[in-house]
Amino acid sequence: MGKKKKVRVELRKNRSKPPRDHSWTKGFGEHGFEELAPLSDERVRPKGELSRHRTIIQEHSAVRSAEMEMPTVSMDGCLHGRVLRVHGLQSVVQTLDGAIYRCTVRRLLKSLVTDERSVVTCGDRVWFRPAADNEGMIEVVDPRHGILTRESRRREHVLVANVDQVVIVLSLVEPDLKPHLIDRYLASARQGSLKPIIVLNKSDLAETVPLQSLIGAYSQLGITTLLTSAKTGQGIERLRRFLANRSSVFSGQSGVGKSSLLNAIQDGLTLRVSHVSDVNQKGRHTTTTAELIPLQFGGWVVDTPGIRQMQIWDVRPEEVEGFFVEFHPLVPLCGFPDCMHTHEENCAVKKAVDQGLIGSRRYHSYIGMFEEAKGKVKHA
Ligand SMILES: Nc1nc2c(ncn2[C@@H]2O[C@H](COP(=O)(O)OP(=O)(O)OP(=O)(O)O)[C@@H](O)[C@H]2O)c(=O)[nH]1
Ligand SMILES: [Zn+2]
Repeated sequence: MGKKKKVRVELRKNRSKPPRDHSWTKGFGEHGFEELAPLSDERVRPKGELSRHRTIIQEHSAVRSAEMEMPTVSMDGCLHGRVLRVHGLQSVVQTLDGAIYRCTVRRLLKSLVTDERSVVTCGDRVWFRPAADNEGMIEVVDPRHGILTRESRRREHVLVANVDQVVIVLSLVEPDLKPHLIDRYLASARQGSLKPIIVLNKSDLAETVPLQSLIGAYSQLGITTLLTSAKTGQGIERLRRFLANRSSVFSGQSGVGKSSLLNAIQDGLTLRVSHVSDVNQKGRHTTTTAELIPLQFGGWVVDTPGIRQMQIWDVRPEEVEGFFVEFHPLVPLCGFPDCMHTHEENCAVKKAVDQGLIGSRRYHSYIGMFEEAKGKVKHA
């Protein structure tokens, strides 16, 4: 009897909700979040959409050219470059050979993108038509990958594009290490398709032996975890190696040592950062201007006070399991197809926690994030 009842409940549940798509629940690769398929959520900007600029402008201009005898966008004579920062209507673009151009954006390109604020953003790779006095006109924005976004007036504002990784900085003390924060940062990294690197700073101020299990747990998930001290230089050389030839953004609570680490990595970097803040203050207070800063040993770091904290975490409860990679192989084995791994019987995830196969600290992080997401849905 009991069994029959259960089956019926299950069927009803199945009818009311579409079956869950587990196809994106791919494992971590050697480098952590290697397989970063976009979440099946329309609020997470699908990757395809990022490449629309280029296609749209060319298709659109072809249509317009037929109707209005406008020429199609020709890339002849255009240069390729990377947007270092955007100030109002001007983008500062650097070409491969290091030349700097101040560019405006072609009007047609602007009119085709609904969120005009993100038509060109820091980190974009663009094709622009150079003019006299190192000025230029941006014609095409290349498809974007790894992005950092912020919600602004219910619209997604892309703060930085084409970053590969986020360096999640925590300190062992002052402020104290909060392990549950790591899992939130990791979730945000995954949302933005960024590879995470965990940096535990101020190793000179605390005993590090007790941290080995924490470091081991994240290493097992394929996430690089470094112990550093901006003061003694411990771990700085390793951090440099992870930053080399990649675009990285530093993230973490105030006071954990992000600026100090950046300064230890490369002399003069912090000076540059504070200079950028000065410019911002003179400009618009409301705009958070991110800047791409070249590293002497190759690669870039992005820094701006506005994006040092990871973006507001906004997910539906059923998406939270996706951030816990060690759950992925078990989720299809749960008794109910829409098991939330909280109170349900025959939950493969909970069983794995009982057997010590999944760390209970991670499981509690999951529950915390799940409950928070549920609370948000209720209050929405
Ligand atoms: N002992 C020790 N102190 C450090 C270390 N790293 C940073 N500090 C100190 O921690 C304080 C905060 O460092 P910052 O580099 O300003 O921290 P931040 O993360 O950039 O802070 P915000 O700019 O507020 O986001 C400073 O007094 C630093 O001297 C470290 O590895 N060891
Ligand atoms: Zn379950």
